[in-house]
Amino acid sequence: MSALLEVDSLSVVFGESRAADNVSFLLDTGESVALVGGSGAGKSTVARAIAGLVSATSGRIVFDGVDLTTASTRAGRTLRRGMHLVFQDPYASLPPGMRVGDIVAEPMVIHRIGDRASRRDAVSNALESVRLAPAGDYADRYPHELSGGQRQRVAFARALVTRPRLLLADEPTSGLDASLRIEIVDMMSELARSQDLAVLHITHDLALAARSCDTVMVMQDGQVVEAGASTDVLTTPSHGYTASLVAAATGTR
Ligand SMILES: Nc1ncnc2c1ncn2[C@@H]1O[C@H](COP(=O)(O)OP(=O)(O)OP(=O)(O)O)[C@@H](O)[C@H]1O
Repeated sequence: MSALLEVDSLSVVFGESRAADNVSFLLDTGESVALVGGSGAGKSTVARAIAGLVSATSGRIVFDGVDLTTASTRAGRTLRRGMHLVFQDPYASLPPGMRVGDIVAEPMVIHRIGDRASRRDAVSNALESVRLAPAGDYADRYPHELSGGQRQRVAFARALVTRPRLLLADEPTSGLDASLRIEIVDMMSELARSQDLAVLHITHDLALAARSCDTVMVMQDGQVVEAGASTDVLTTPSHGYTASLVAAATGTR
């Protein structure tokens, strides 16, 4: 059987810059893959191309058996309802004037999914799946009444409410302190298993990536320079750039 997501020789060129250069990987349901690298490596560009926010210059992005780079706009939009992007900044991504329950329900409203009662149930389930429980304690609050970690959990609940099959999480833990970062990535790997989700986790932090994901891909200058099982990449990096990330992550530099 083919993988849920197949990225095959994806390149994204902006003017003179090859932001993503011949990137290939597979991601299946229940799996978490991390895309790790420094600033400007091209990580967000890969996620944005999958989400349809930037166009692929060449290559294929096959989701659920359909190549999104050649599908019609309408078919692409429908298929992309099966994926959701969580951005890095929970302060900026949650509308401050809306209550948590309405924020989480919004994707269902936008896509005209369900009626009032089924949306309320879906919001409760989504909040409880990210351990904001009981949901009734959180649904009526405003974002400023929550901690940073709770706000990021709301962003995940919002992403999960339409039951996507693929979660693209772009630096979801930046701005959070170390213990909260660990809490959020542990929650992501748990969600991947319990909700039958495929997760692409984008991060600068190799140690965090290895903790949360089965597979790690290291990007530099638009290219994947190393990919493998997280423990192998951490213990026996084969590329010099990965070795420098490992040294930074383990404090051995
Ligand atoms: N819309 C755009 N137009 C022009 N250049 C862009 C655009 N988006 C990204 N780039 C360039 O593509 C390269 C890769 O950027 P990208 O944001 O994908 O990197 P990143 O690895 O996610 O970095 P960061 O960790 O800092 O977010 C950078 O040189 C960036 O300036």
